[in-house]
Amino acid sequence: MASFPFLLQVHSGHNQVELSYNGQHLEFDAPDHNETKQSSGCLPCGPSPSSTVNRTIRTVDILNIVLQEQLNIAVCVPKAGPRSESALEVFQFQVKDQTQAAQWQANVLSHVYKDVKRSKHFKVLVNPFGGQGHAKRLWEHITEPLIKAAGCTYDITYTTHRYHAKEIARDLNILQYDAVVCVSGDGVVHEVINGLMERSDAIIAHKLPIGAIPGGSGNALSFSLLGEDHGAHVGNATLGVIKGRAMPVDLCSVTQGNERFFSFALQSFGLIADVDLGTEHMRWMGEARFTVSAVGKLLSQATTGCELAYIPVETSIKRIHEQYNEARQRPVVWADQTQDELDTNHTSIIDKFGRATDSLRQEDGWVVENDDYVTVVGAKMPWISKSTVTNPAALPNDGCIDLLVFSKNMGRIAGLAIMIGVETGEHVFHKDVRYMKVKAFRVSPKASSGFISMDGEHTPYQPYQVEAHRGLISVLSIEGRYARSMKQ
Ligand SMILES: Nc1ncnc2c1ncn2[C@@H]1O[C@H](COP(=O)(O)OP(=O)(O)OP(=O)(O)O)[C@@H](O)[C@H]1O
Repeated sequence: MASFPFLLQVHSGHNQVELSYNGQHLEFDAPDHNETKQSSGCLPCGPSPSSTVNRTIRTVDILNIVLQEQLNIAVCVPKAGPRSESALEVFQFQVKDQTQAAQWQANVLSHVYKDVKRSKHFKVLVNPFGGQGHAKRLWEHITEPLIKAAGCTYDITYTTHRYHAKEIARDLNILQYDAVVCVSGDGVVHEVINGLMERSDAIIAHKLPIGAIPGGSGNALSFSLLGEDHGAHVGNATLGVIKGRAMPVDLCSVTQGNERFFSFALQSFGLIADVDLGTEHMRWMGEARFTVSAVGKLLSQATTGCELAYIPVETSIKRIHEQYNEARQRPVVWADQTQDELDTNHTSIIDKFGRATDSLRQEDGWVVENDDYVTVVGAKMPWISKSTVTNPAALPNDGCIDLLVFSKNMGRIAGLAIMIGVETGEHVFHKDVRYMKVKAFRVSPKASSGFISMDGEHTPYQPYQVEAHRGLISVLSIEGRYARSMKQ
């Protein structure tokens, strides 16, 4: 292997340009097209601008280098600021020596994709009705061009009805694909996971990574991967799918009556479920529907009664915060470097703590309470939507569920302070909030009707029990961890 920097002399119009790749960045001087009002890249012909600008492109942003008659370098250009989108830019150069150029291309690409599979093949699912109905446009204008430019291929299906994504995942020829990419909200991801887990070959199928492109209202997975500023950025999310590796993520099994299904993000009861599911008529508002509804509910001091049982792992928020910081210091472990419980000794997933219909076994260490609550939220993801960091200490694969409990006695002022805290995750330090790491929990509602939400999906209003299973699914991620959701 040649040593850094990898250098190549090329031309852009009449200008000689040196391409220099040092393992971290690709650098070159590009004609300043602002001067000639040309839109993008180094165009091969036309009047060359007299001045140049230095372009420095991070390794992660290089999608592909194609050598035909010219050298085309496709880049996902990050845009500054929370509002702007990353976008595709292709730089074109004329090469003097095809052999040298081919060697340079091979050297750079083998480094750019040294840990990540190149030219992935995706099953893409687009929910045209997710969120405010923009998923199709986002796919066509942002994701598809980036995926094509990166040399990836795909089969696409636009979902036509509820459970369509689940049906597809159940029947998918999984060996054909490197990942299922959902251009949707969390509901479609939930369906895909449940479809994969229902298969007779779930022991293999559960390993198929999921890619998340934010096309829904909440987009918990995308915000948790990319953080507050970038969670809604379709370009960044697409880069994560192209350049991401499979990060192991715990999966929760949920039992309810005779049913058993899986939840990857959150299980909510009380206010958060009401806000999620009781605001369908406000869908036109986008994410604002959650805030508007939550403020109304807090002001009316609505509570919901249930028996809440949980098996605690850690109940001190101070200790949980310390453990969160410790976990972030540890090196990332990818799915192909670790074993999950299906790999080791099982052919099926066994719920160690029983089902929602079983009596609680004392030896499991259950703590049981009976009360009225504002909300009870179990989660494996820190964000549930933009500016809503309900469970900020949630980690992808610590084997625990983060349980958030708002007590009934918080007044309106405390309620609003907590609500403001939820925007950044600071609410967990409020005295009226309890936050725990648990192995399992059970909610048995007292009323006969209300909302229970599993990953944003409507679930019967009956007792449910949730248990975490370590690293059972995987999600494409560049960082290999969720975005930082708690301050140090
Ligand atoms: N063509 C369709 N018509 C009606 N419903 C659909 C269609 N395609 C998918 N669905 C259903 O839409 C529901 C919500 O989808 P999705 O999660 O993509 O969006 P969202 O609810 O707006 O976002 P989020 O879950 O992040 O809040 C899912 O239950 C899915 O089954």
